[in-house]
Formats: sequence, structure tokens, C-alpha cells
Amino acid sequence: MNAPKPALPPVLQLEGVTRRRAGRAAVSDLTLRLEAGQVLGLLGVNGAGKSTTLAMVAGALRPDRGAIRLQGRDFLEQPELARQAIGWLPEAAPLWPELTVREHLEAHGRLRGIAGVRLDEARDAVLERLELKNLSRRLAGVLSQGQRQRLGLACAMLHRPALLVLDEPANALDPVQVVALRALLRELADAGTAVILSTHQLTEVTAVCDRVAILHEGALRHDAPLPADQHAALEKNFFDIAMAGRAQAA
Ligand SMILES: Nc1ncnc2c1ncn2[C@@H]1O[C@H](COP(=O)(O)OP(=O)(O)OP(=O)(O)O)[C@@H](O)[C@H]1O
Repeated sequence: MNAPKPALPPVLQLEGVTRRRAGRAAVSDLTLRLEAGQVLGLLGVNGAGKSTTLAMVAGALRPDRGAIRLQGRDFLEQPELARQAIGWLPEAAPLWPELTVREHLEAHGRLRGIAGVRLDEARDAVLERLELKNLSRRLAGVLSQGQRQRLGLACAMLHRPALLVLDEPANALDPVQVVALRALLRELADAGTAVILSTHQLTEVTAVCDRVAILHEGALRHDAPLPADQHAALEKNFFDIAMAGRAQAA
């Protein structure tokens, strides 16, 4: 009889992650896990700690306390893991205005050790998938907001990371592109990519996520699977958490 396969570690695991910013706890004692193929929506009012959390997961900001593991490995001790395993779209995609769309993708690929035919294939695949082919020779500095966002997303997914970290990915996208983004995220998740995304759009979460976490004042207040057709329940949960905080502050 074959021995059962050992279970794979979660793609992402946060344990007791805490980070202070400007003298306040921006994120406190956050524990979360994300498995391959899951799409987790991170919600919270302005200043709740979403971007801080995503920046820590992407390796751009170090926690003051706590552990982050990527595929079971200590990410804080081995920050180079992030370059291979993570694709990050920050709140404002950092682009070089004097490079073309195509040159951006090539630079991102090289930074991750992809070269030659593999790089050409990876570049062409994301140009096609993000509908950027016609813009491939355009300078990033003259792209529209939505086009910049799509280029940022193309850079994040070029090297087929195990984990995509997306800070408000639907920002500035037109309704057609919003629908295309939903389909893309579901397709990536079906192929095993784990996705964590922050958004202010509850409809985005119900359309694409299979789990939802709500942060409030840096603390995790809700973390649960999101069954289909649960928009009303999510909306109620979100407003209960957001407004209770406001009543206390008043
Ligand atoms: N660069 C920074 N320097 C100092 N404090 C910061 C910085 N960025 C964020 N903060 C603080 O950290 C806390 C969490 O902010 P964060 O940007 O993570 O929230 P958010 O949930 O992403 O908010 P939003 O929905 O407005 O984007 C806030 O109190 C904020 O003032």
C-alpha cells in the first residue's frame, strides 16, 4: 500500500504579525493562512492596515514581531524567496516612465532570473493575457491609469509566482477590464496560484474571492470562507465591524 502523501504546507502563513507605523499599531497580532488555489479578499476601512499587511507579505516592509512563512519556509530569514514565489502589485504600480511596456516586462523577468526564449514566451503570454500587445512599444510614462494598472499586473504575474499579492487591483480599470480581471484571477486560482487582494469593492470580493478577511484598526476581525451568493451577509458583516469602531471612536 502506498504511504499517504504528506500534506503540502500552506502557500502563505502569517503568525502573530505586528507592525507599528507613525507611533501606532498599523497591524497587530495578525494570524492568517492561505492555501494554493485560494483567493482571499482583504477588506477594511481606510487605514485598517490592508496595504501594510500586503507590503509585509510582499517583503517590502518588515514586521516588528511575528513570523511569515512562504510554502513552509521562513520568509523573513530568506527574503530572496519573495523574488521567485511572489508577484506584487502595490497600490500604485511603480513604473519607469522612460521604459516601454515591453522593456518593463523584460526587466522584471531578468530580475527573476528568466532569460532567452523563456523570457520571450513569458513576456508575450502576459502581453496577450492583459491585452497589452498593441501597447507593447509605448512608454510607461504616457500610459493611462488603467493601462498602467494592467502593466503592473502583467509584471506581477510574468514569472508565474505561487502567490499573487494585489493591492486594489481593480483600481482605475474600466468595467470591461474589471470583468476580465475577475476571469483572470479565477483562471490563475484554478491553476493553483494563491491570491491575496485588498479592495474597497465588496462586489469584487463576492465575485472572485473564496475567502474573506476583514481588518479593523490593524486587527483581524473576521476570517472565513465565502460561499456563493453571500453578498448580503458580507455587506452586513463589514458594516457591523466598520460602524462599531466608529461608534466607539465618537
Ligand atoms: N508610509 C507610512 N508612514 C507612516 N504611517 C503609515 C504609512 N502608511 C500607512 N501608515 C499608517 O498605517 C496605518 C495603516 O495604513 P494602511 O495604508 O495599511 O491602511 P489601508 O487599510 O491600506 O488603508 P486604505 O484603505 O486607505 O488604503 C494607518 O494608520 C496609516 O496612517
